[in-house]
Amino acid sequence: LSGTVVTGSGTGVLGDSKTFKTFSTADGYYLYDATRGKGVYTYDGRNQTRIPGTLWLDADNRFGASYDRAAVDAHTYAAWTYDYFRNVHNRNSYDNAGAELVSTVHYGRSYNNAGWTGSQMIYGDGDGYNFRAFSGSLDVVAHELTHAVTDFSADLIYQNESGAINESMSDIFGTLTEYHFNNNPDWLMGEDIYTPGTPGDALRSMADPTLAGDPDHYSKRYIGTQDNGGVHINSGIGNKMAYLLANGGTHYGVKVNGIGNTKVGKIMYRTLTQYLTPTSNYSHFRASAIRAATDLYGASSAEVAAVKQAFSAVGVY
Ligand SMILES: CCC(=O)Oc1c(C)cccc1C(=O)O
Ligand SMILES: [Ca+2]
Ligand SMILES: [Zn+2]
Repeated sequence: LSGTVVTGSGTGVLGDSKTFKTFSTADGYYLYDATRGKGVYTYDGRNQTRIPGTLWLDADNRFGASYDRAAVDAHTYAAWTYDYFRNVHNRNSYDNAGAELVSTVHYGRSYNNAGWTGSQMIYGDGDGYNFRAFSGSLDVVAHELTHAVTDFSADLIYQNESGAINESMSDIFGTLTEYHFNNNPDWLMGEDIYTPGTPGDALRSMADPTLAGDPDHYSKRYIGTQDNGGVHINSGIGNKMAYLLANGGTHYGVKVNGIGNTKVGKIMYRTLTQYLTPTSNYSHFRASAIRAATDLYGASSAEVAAVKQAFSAVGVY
């Protein structure tokens, strides 16, 4: 593509205005951000399931149509998530070598899912009742991109306990990214796109996983074959741990002294990229997080003590 970097503007899924980098060419304006790594590219799936689809092209660099909204948010939030990993963790895209960030929106027909395919992000439009367009939630976009970071680091196998940790890491960095940009932050996942008609609910709660029927203690873990061995269920154990580690609290009689989001981010990033392996289970997650916190803050630090407390509070030793 030959052209120049310009700034486009448009409306997101929630009706909010935002600006983002686009590429001005003789054909018009592409949703291609040439300022981040090897580029952020947003495609139109045209409600088919062929990916990536068509690189998004707009005539006047104003993305105000309702059909544009999912693309505006996928493009903007992928850029924000790139910035979070770059500026906070010094990681240049998911491969730490500036890999292209590719998203396809309008994937499928009323598709109630989002995902990382192994090489790109895909976002359904939702059916309008259970879900709105999935890219409309920053925590969802950052969740999907964190799957890519995980695949290029610990590469946690996506089943059973390693899969639950994989899922929890995506929820953790989805939430930390939402707080980093102060984007109506909370410890809920997908609240912005879940059941548009019901305010206040979410896909999952990290503060209280039991609200979605997920375990908040290792003794209550799901042992079965559904959901790849409960990867979106047993993620509640790691999510509750992270919530307590950041905010503090007493859980099943165990007191945790909170250390704040920034330190949780540093410990979890080092745990994910230096110590976890494809077959790590929750016990190894505990040992890895203690090692990461020890590297960062010292063996006798309050941070290391808090990590031990947080894992003990969810019954992981
Ligand atoms: C919070 C984002 C999320 O959970 O996305 C998924 C959905 C909505 C369905 C199936 C899988 C995923 C995933 O990315 O794990
Ligand atoms: Ca959230
Ligand atoms: Zn996931």
